[in-house]
Amino acid sequence: MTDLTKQQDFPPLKNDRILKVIKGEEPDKLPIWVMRQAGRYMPKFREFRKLHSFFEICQTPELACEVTLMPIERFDFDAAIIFSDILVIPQALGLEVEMKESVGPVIKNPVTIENLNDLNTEGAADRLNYVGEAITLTRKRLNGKVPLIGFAGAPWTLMGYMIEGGGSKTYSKSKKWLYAHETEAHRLLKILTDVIIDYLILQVKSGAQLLQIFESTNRNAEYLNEYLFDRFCQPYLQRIAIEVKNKIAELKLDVPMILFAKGSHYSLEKQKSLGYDVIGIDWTISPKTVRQILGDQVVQGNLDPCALYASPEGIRAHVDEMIKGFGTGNLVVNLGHGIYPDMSEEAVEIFIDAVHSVKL
Ligand SMILES: Cc1c2[nH]c(c1CCC(=O)O)Cc1[nH]c(c(CCC(=O)O)c1C)Cc1[nH]c(c(CCC(=O)O)c1C)Cc1[nH]c(c(C)c1CCC(=O)O)C2
Repeated sequence: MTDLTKQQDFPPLKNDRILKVIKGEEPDKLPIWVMRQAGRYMPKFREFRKLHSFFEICQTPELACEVTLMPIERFDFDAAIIFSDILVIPQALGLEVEMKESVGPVIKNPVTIENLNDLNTEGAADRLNYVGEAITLTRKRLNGKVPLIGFAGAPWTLMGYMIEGGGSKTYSKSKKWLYAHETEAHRLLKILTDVIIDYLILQVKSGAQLLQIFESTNRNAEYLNEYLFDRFCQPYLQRIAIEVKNKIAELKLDVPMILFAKGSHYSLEKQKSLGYDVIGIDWTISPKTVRQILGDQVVQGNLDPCALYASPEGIRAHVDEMIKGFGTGNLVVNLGHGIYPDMSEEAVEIFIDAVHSVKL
């Protein structure tokens, strides 16, 4: 498909605040974007969803582009994130995923020990070309306004959904593999890692200017622990960082990588050693503690998504408190997880203004 000439054809970037922070340079203002920024808290998105199903939007570059641009046109965000879902990889491997209203994703044919060999691994990343097309189109339409983030789910997170058949309260089915079927667990994690690497490179070649890896099945620390993280997350996350970065270097591009491993405070120090440029932080750890562990590592986060329910003065106070803890250097501001669907657009405006008003 695409080659690196695509990256050179795009309009020059006007807002490079995030990329500056990652390079260790000082931006004019603190950069901010929000996970799930193109989503149901926007009335315009809700109207759009009445006309199109979730995966129809993901699979139609023109529609995915339109939704990606919605929050960029409405708010003063410093990055766009391509509209898609982490579950497009399981789809490309042959699983049937449906997005059910007020339930979330449901997989009709979850992976079992018995059907593991049936996964359609051959050419899986090629079946995600439509995401590459959406990225190229969006990068053109953005016209250099802000950088475009591409993303993928991490191997363990995808494995969790693929075995559970959707979200889960305990993740006990997928964790069973980690204790009772270790060989098969590693086989599935390797299959996923191979596809994720190819898929991220496809996104880079198509025009993604940053990449984020979502390791968020362990959204509560209780799902995994250090023992399981070391065996079933760390090696695969590390391989992704190394191989994708090597390829990016070969392409003579500079595309930083963000790791967001939600609920994994116990592994923050290890995360720092995996080769990612930015470590995403959820809201359950204080910025001051993060700095004690990670020093001047570039971090992203970590306002509690619920802090946006506070009054305008409250939101500003929480932002100030967070930034006091992190310091103004080496910081990309975000929420500590995705924004909630019932959030008001006014709260988002105040959040952004509070961050952009910080004196550097
Ligand atoms: C676990 C996970 C998924 N998807 C994703 C994750 C990792 C981050 C996290 O932990 O939240 C990542 C994701 N999902 C979506 C994006 C788009 C980009 C963005 O704006 O951040 C991204 C980056 C769109 C989406 N993905 C989903 C929506 C809402 C569904 C809709 O519009 O009907 C959006 C905008 C649905 C989705 N998709 C997924 C779930 C569990 C749900 C249901 C929960 C919910 O409804 O909010 C799987």
